[in-house]
Amino acid sequence: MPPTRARTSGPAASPSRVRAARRTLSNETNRIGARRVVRSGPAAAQSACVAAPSAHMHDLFQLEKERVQASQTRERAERDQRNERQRMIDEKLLEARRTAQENRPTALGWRGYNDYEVDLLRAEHQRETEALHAQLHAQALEIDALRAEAARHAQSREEARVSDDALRARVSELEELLATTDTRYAALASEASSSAERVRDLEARLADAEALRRRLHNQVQELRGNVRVYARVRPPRDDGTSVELRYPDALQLATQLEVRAPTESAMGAASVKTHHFAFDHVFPPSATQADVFEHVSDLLQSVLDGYHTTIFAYGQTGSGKTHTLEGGAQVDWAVPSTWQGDDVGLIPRAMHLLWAAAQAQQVHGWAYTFEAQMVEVYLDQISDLLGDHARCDVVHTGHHSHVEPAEVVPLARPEEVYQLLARAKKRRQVAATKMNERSSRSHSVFALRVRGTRADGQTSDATLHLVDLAGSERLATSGSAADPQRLREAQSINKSLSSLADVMAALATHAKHVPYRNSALTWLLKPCLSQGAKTYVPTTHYRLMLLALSPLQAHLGETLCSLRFATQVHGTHLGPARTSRQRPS
Ligand SMILES: Nc1ncnc2c1ncn2[C@@H]1O[C@H](COP(=O)(O)OP(=O)(O)OP(=O)(O)O)[C@@H](O)[C@H]1O
Repeated sequence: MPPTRARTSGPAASPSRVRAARRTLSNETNRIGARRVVRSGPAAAQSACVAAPSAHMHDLFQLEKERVQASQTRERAERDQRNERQRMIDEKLLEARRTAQENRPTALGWRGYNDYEVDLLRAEHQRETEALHAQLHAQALEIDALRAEAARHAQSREEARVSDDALRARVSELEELLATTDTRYAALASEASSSAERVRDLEARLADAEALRRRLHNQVQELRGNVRVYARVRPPRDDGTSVELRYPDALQLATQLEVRAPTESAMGAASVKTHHFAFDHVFPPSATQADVFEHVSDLLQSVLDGYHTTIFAYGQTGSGKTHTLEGGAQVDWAVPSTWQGDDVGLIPRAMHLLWAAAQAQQVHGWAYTFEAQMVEVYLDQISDLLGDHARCDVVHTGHHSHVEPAEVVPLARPEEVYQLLARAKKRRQVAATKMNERSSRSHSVFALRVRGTRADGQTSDATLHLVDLAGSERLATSGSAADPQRLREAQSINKSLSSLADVMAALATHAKHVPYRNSALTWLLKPCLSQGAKTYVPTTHYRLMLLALSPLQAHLGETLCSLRFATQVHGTHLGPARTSRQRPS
């Protein structure tokens, strides 16, 4: 029995161990039996099955022994294989070392090359790294800039919001204001409509008043006589004794002048005779340029109203005609700084006055243009003082006279008249005489044509003539007789002045024939002198003679002649004044 055998075959074993040994044994038996059958065939197998138990055990040991041996053999073979593999690996290792030893120089070369490559790669890597850093830095900056921009935008948005709020507030304020304004506007509109009514009424009254003013102005001029005479005595100079001149009504009307002149009776007795003269105004030597202008300015206003106005300066050489008309010794038209002084005469003052009056008339709807001509009459020949035309002719058209082809200069500003005076002065024939070293040897005529138009179709067209007559003189005292040229000049001047006197006399006596053609001067001044002649449309002509007088004893004879001529002129009545203003038909 297997359990007994187990107990007897060795030290006492645990039941579990016995069961395991039996199983092992059974398995081994089956295995060995199977081998034997395979090795010995069916007969051997049969005998094995029937073998005794001891033999069997022996076989088992034998089998076990074989098995162990086989296993050892197997392990040995495996060990050998391993050793063989180890040996082969060692050989290969040896071989590889040998090869590596042989290839060492090449490897070293490769290593150098590789190091070089590595360096290149490192450098490139470095560059790339730096480029990336730079890019990174740039992007960082860009980000910063964008952030700043975003911050700015945010701030602007905030500001815009604030300003938007303010604007909204302002809009609502304005809306309120608009509403108030609308209400006020409605009130004002109704007020305006009643005001417009009042304005129309006032305008009508103003127009009536303006017409009345003109009518009255004209009547005043009429009452004063349409050939007015102002006498002006210039201050005495150091170079001679003065005649005794008296001004009896100087503090009242200032119209009288008395000349106390020594005389001899038929019996040879010396005495002093007082000559009395009366004119529209007498200016003593103390009178200034402004005083004279003040008395002339009302006539000048008439030019804008369409009244032709002529101012003659008459008197002997050196008596102050040019001084009164253009200006005194302080004034030099080539030097602008002298243009504004007190010494400035009538022509520039008249230009400024008319200009200002024309501006003032704009409220009545008038617009005026100014153009000037300046000519001289020298040796009975008319020549241009503003251009190069030495020989000019007078052309009478309607109630105007033109000198052709003398230059006509439009004036855009009153100051432009200074340049004209400077131009004219250069051209004037000036020669030295004993009496006045600046004595002018020709008559000069400054003509300012003033044309006005009004929106309603009214027009006005009048000319202001300012005539500086050459000085009358006695041939014996002036020294002209010794010089043929001077003699011709003096004769021509005296002839033209006596022609002027003849024309005045003919007009005063209403003579049928008025000798205008006797001299170029009277022919030129015909429209200024004549009144109501059949060949003319009668228009207003205001004439003023400025009689310049020298107070010197040496000039007494000339002074008395001039005073008598002026008296004759003063008595001349040339008929009523009429305006050239035309109303639209
Ligand atoms: N009222 C005055 N006050 C001061 N000086 C005057 C006055 N009148 C004339 N004179 C001076 O007398 C001089 C002669 O005057 P002006 O040249 O005006 O005379 P005139 O009459 O024009 O002479 P002519 O006929 O020869 O041209 C000038 O030096 C001028 O300045």
